[in-house]
Amino acid sequence: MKVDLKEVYIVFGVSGCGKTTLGKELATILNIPFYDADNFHPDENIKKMSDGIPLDDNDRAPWLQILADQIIDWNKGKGAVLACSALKREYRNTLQSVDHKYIKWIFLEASYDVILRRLEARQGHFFKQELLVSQFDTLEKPKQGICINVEQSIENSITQIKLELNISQSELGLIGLGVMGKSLAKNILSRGFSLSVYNRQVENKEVDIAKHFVDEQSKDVNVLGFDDLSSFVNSLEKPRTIMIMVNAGKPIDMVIESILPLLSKGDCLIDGGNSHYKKTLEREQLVSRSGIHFLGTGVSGGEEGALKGPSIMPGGSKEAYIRSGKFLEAIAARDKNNNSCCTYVGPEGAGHYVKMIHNGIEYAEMQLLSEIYHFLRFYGNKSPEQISGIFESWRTNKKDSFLLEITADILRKKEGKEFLIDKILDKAGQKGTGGWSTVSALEIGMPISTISEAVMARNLSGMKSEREIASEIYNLKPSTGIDDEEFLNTLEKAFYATSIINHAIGFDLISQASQEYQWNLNLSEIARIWTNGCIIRSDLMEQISVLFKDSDSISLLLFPEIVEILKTDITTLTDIVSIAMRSGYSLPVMSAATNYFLTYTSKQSSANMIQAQRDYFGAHTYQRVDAPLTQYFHTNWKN
Ligand SMILES: NC(=O)C1=CN([C@@H]2O[C@H](COP(=O)(O)OP(=O)(O)OC[C@H]3O[C@@H](n4cnc5c(N)ncnc54)[C@H](OP(=O)(O)O)[C@@H]3O)[C@@H](O)[C@H]2O)C=CC1
Ligand SMILES: O=C(CO)[C@H](O)[C@H](O)COP(=O)(O)O
Repeated sequence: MKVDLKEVYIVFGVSGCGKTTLGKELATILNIPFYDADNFHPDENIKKMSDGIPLDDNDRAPWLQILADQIIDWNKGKGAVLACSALKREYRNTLQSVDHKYIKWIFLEASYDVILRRLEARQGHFFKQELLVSQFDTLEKPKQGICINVEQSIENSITQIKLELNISQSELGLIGLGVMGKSLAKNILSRGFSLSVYNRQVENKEVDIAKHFVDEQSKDVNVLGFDDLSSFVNSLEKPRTIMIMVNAGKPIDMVIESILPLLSKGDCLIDGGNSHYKKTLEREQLVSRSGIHFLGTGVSGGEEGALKGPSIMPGGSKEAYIRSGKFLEAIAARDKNNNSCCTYVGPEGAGHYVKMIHNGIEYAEMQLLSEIYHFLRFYGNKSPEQISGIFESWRTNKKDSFLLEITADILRKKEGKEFLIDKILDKAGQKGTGGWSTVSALEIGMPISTISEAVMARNLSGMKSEREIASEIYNLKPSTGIDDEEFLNTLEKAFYATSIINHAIGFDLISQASQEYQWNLNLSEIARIWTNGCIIRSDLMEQISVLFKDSDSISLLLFPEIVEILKTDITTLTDIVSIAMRSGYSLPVMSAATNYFLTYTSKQSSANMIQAQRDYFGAHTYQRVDAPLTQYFHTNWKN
């Protein structure tokens, strides 16, 4: 059987030259074991040394032979880094026990004075100079191998070793091996990139995560694992590209703070978490002061998407994207024309903004499906399995979406004889992006009724114990009703109408933010990168990306193709909402969509009364329908 032979690196030089420190660092970066030659002395030598008797060459011979045998084993195993003084040529000849090409000699060179100063400083007292003199007397400087001047930093020494030995460095680094990080790392490796991964160590809880990850990967991938940030950084090709997949908020700031001093000008950090777009701008400004690029990047697709190809929304400087975007484009999902579902979104926090609205749309789509499930379950008296069947039929009716697919799946899942959905507490969690979308809409004065209503529905669901008390007190009895084919057709159309309105709301907000922040966002491209890989991928998204290609200066609701659908189907939505309300069921997102649409399409709204009221109590003035809009009026309402 052919054995895959590995290199053994021997770091040598006089006492105090830094063999152990440099050797350990090199071993960490190469992800191979480190050995200290002093740990291989035979018992007789150990005894002599502990009795203070110096070793002679006769004593050293068996020790060097033990090391030579070890080197043969390491060469056949994982390779190794050995720190050994190896001062004489003769000693080195003994250690050369395998083919020359597998032993890399790294000599640490220093003057007598430098080592003396180091040893004195290390020991905190005067060092026995005779010992050092004898080391320098014995030393026969090598004629071959690498020579490292120990007065330079460890980082520079490592760089020199890598360059001279042609040790390849990873093309990409990834920090954070949680749910998303692990899957993205596997994705990156599956595309043939070399990768270094880092995960923090949390004592007694999270240890050796990166090393375990490396051990779990197949041998043919090029991956190195680190729990030391500096070694991780040193293992990367310059200029470095580092993707950070840690929790949004404090953790990302902590990572940036600790990595920044280790980076060099021109390196690029990619924050792939769900960070707030305003914080992204601040972080970009902070790191750019050190000449570091920053890409605030939305990643969508959950664990599976990250593994197989997510939708990726990078924002930041164009220069940063030109440097590092190629990695993101390579690992992203593909659209139906085989183009990457990753595109440069825009400057500053534009990438994270777009991801935030993606999640806002996601919140409303999830709530929409949840309220329809609930309505069918209790008003329609249907089993989860029957509802799953209904959703499956909608999927084949050009209304397919990832969320519809997984909802149909969820409804079939059983635990024993019971449906798992019935066992899940009706209290929704959230990490913030839906709420942030709502805040952004408020800040720029946009209506995002479906999205904010979905956030409120989650908030209301969280008031579980109060809801239980209120339900006892009011004791309302929601009724059951008909669920014939016509009803189900109506519900399907109402579902689709709501989904269209929700998407229109989301894209309108993106469009408005683009103007507000001068980001020049391309709605068609955004829709295109959402056609695959992400959580809101759907048949509708495919259609939206085509529609916005013609024009993205009008709302989705004004495209003739959409008008044709909603003109007829809006009545299905109003019917369903009114049936539900009359029967005692809430449909937060469907009713928000109805209200939005009816207001959006009405020439005459109720806001004339609001203006009159404002003027009445606060002299806020109003404009008139029969006067130029530049004129404002105030009335003394009491007389
Ligand atoms: N899960 C999902 O479906 C999606 C998540 N996202 C976003 O991606 C990011 C990561 O999410 P996910 O992988 O799910 O999260 P996980 O909780 O699974 O993983 C978080 C990772 O961050 C690390 N971490 C946490 N705090 C720190 C810190 N202070 N310093 C260094 N590392 C830290 C964790 O390390 P340790 O293991 O030591 O705790 C872990 O590796 C988040 O911003 C999330 O919102 C985006 C799209 C989808
Ligand atoms: O970004 C995501 C999907 O696109 C994440 O799964 C996110 O966690 C979802 O948001 P929340 O946890 O608030 O429901």
